[in-house]
Amino acid sequence: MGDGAASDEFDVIVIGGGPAGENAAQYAIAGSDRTAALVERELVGGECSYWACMPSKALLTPVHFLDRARHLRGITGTGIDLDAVLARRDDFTAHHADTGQVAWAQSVGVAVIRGAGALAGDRRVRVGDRELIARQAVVLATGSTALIPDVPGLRAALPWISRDVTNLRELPRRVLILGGGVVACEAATWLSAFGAAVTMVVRGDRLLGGMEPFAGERVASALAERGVEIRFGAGLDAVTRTSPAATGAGRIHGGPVTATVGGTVLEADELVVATGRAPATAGLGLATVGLDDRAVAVDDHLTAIGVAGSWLYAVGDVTGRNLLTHMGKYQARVCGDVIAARARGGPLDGPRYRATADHGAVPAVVFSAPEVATVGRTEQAARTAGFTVVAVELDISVAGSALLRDDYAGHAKLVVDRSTGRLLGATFVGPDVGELLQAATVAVVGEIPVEQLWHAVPAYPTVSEVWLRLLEKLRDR
Ligand SMILES: Cc1cc2nc3c(=O)[nH]c(=O)nc-3n(C[C@H](O)[C@H](O)[C@H](O)COP(=O)(O)OP(=O)(O)OC[C@H]3O[C@@H](n4cnc5c(N)ncnc54)[C@H](O)[C@@H]3O)c2cc1C
Ligand SMILES: NC(=O)c1ccc[n+]([C@@H]2O[C@H](COP(=O)([O-])OP(=O)(O)OC[C@H]3O[C@@H](n4cnc5c(N)ncnc54)[C@H](O)[C@@H]3O)[C@@H](O)[C@H]2O)c1
Repeated sequence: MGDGAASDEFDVIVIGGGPAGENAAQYAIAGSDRTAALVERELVGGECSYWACMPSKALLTPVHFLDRARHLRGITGTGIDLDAVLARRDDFTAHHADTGQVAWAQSVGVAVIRGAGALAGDRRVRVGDRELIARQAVVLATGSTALIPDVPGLRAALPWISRDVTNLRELPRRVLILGGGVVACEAATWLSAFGAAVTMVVRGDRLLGGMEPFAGERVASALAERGVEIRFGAGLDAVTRTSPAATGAGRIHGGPVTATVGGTVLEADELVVATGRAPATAGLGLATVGLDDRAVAVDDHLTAIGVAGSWLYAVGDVTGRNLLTHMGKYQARVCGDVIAARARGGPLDGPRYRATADHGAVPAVVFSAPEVATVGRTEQAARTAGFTVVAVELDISVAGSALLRDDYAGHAKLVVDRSTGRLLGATFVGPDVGELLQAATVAVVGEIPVEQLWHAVPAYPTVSEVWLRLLEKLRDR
């Protein structure tokens, strides 16, 4: 317990110590003598640090490096040492110890309270047999949990979820992945690179639905080249498994799995369910403040809608807004600033008090090979939102990309509002394109007309030169 953790009264109580909760607590009391408690039932740092972003990216980085090395003439002798990769991954997850995160919380004046928190009415939080009182605000930051669809035999088969696949300890020889979203695409990338035979069962007709169609198409063909079999338009009808066993995260959970997929019977050594997330609201006491167990709806001040008195807030995955660490942390910064401003009795009329980027300016990177980097609206989403758009797209073929690797292949697209000339969205697919994204995000958030972007000259020879090619194409339209 940190200093003050024994107290039962705080100015701000945050339930859930993931990236969003940590930032909300820190920002809400920064530079003041207000007090904050962070209530965490598992590990301070949350899903992202131990089970999601960090381990998955630690598994993918060697895959990207190996790919590049294999396609850069002059480099020899490269391969994956799986044990070393897993050991490095474990270093990135601090071997599931949160000592460092707890020390950080205490260093910024936030008391850490262990246990499951639940609302117990207006400004009250129950943790075990303790009842805490929040003088000013309660922030819900409990994140989300993996969804397991209702398929006969599926739960009984103890399938892997994202926590298992990121905390891989035993590599299954044959893996079935249910889903075609971000978790499925990233996991298929590292599992196949490590040598597993992977089959993806995708109910739609493409991967990464919701993004520009070329993104999913390019990732699908790259996965197919790695030997991944993708069954589109396929559903999981039933599952059976020999001797399911709760062997622990990342270990094979029993004997072979038999899955019926659209009338075909497939056998695998493990089944990974990657079918989305549900807000972690079970047991959170939302009914005590008149809310149901769905995602906690918030306004742009991150204040819970439907609860009087502006004392209840929510940030991160539990809001169902944008299930990304950087967006949860962004909401948390806004939320913390709002709490601090309300404590001072100050106005909330500056841009820092509204999470406007949640609408139409969300950046995201899928760390598959190739990577997919997106911000803002797709062409389809922009049209649906009522914009008249002009869109340009082309293959990324510039001096910078040719230098990056011998087989560089990529594609880029800009979506522009025809009436204002402002960038509404951008999508890049290719090696390392995640690093191209911030320029597009700045242009979208800054509402910079593309005429003005013409004067943002990309350095030669970098992959950013693709901006020049895209702008040249826009001038012709
Ligand atoms: C495999 C995978 C990879 C991902 N990779 C990325 C990525 O590369 N980049 C990215 O931006 N996003 C990524 N995400 C999404 C990212 O993990 C989430 O958006 C992020 O973790 C949400 O942060 P959060 O603080 O809202 O919730 P969480 O990180 O889920 O933290 C919530 C915390 O609340 C605690 N908690 C829950 N209920 C209670 C309770 N009642 N009492 C006390 N404590 C409670 C939990 O134990 C947890 O520690 C990934 C997700 C997955 C599944
Ligand atoms: N690099 C990153 O930033 C990163 C990486 C991983 C996850 N995440 C975040 O985590 C969240 C969860 O990722 P995810 O991949 O689990 O969700 P997702 O929403 O991206 O994909 C879910 C997939 O499962 C399919 N599906 C849903 N229900 C199904 C059912 N009943 N049967 C068959 N298929 C079904 C969907 O069609 C879709 O293909 C995402 O919102 C994502 O933003 C981010």
